[in-house]
Amino acid sequence: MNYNFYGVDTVYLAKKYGTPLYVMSEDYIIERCEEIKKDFLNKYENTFAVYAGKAFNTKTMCRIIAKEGLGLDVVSGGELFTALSVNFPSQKIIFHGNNKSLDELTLAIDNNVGRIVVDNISELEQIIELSKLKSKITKILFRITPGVDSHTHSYISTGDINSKFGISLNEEILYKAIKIATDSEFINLAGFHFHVGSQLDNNDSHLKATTILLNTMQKAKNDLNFTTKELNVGGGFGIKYADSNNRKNISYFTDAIMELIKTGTNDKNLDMPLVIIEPGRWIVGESGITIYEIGNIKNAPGLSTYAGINGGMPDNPRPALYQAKYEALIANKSNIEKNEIVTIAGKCCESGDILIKDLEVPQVKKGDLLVVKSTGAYNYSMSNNYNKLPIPAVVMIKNGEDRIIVKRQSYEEMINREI
Ligand SMILES: Cc1ncc(COP(=O)(O)O)c(C=O)c1O
Ligand SMILES: N[C@@H](CCCC[NH3+])C(=O)O
Repeated sequence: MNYNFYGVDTVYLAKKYGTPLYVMSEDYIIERCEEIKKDFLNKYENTFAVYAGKAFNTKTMCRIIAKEGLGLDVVSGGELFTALSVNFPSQKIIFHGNNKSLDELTLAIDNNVGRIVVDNISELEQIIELSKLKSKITKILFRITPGVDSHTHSYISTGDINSKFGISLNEEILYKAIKIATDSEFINLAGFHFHVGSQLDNNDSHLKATTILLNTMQKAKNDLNFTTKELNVGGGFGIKYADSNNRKNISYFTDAIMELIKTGTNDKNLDMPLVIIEPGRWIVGESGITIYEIGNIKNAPGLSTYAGINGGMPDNPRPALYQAKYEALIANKSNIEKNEIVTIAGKCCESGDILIKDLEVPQVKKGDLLVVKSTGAYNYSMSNNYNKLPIPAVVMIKNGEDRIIVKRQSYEEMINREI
């Protein structure tokens, strides 16, 4: 029996579009957006949810998010340009990044993005200058380094005290930033943002960081008479991979955060701010699979059996970068007993290009199709042309129907920028 993904036979998809192939379910993405609306946006007043596009940002994805009514987090001119190209409502865009260029800030301000998250004082000064030049008032949030460790891979932990992201909680630095912003007639400092890390399966670090920010809000009010109107608690909510628990409902994170902010602001006599969340992976991660074809198989007595696939670290750098663990199966043998252990090897000239170590499979042979699960986030968006492998196509499934949303890159497209 063939493996069926959201009503579509994956073997049929592989034949129709070729492999490697990213396949995503729009039904799944919409389900997550609806869950956010029901259990966060409609449940609590004065809330806003943005999808963190770094997980998967394409024109189609921007259209889906716009249709669902969520906002969008972008982190570069390229992501912003993609959103603007499909008329994503710019007021619902939040622009992040620790080193935005002048061109990127100009693009954002010219297009009236809703909020720019300011990462440091030198960026603040640049935004003031630009806003003055354009005679515009720019709404900003300060990204704060809350000094909280999160239980995730160090490369995707972002809230610790020595992080490259954000303005330090050191009073001298933060107060200086607040004063510069509030003194400027071209800036509307709405509040604060933190993002503690990614692929978190519990709410500990969000709650710790929220508690820290509530104290900051109180001190800023007492010492500088600054009222925090917005608090953006970031994203980072985890999903199911081979080595992690099942994805938790959004309310597991948001109910606890909202409760803490409500009681905290009440106890401290602060106004309840607009609360913003920014999930990326949680919305798209499990919506995606990748289909590969198995090629050569290397066997040696007493040693690993390697099954080579026609992709690898260029289409999914996560195992090599973060030792990420994926679940996978053989699409054309999905109901056959598993009696073999193979290691799935990518095709790059790197010993580290191993997608999955010791995967239990039915007996595999050349031409079988491998489906790797939970590849919707940070796969296509992190793909590259290492070893000059073309970037795979992306197919979207909705109501059992498949359509191409990103064409497969050709060799010509890969080299046509080269002189
Ligand atoms: C500022 C910010 N917001 C949101 C996200 C989204 O993260 P995730 O995909 O883990 O939800 C990230 C990335 O970790 C981020 O840096
Ligand atoms: N690229 C990382 C997530 C980065 C999150 C952005 N701050 C991953 O694949 O897990």
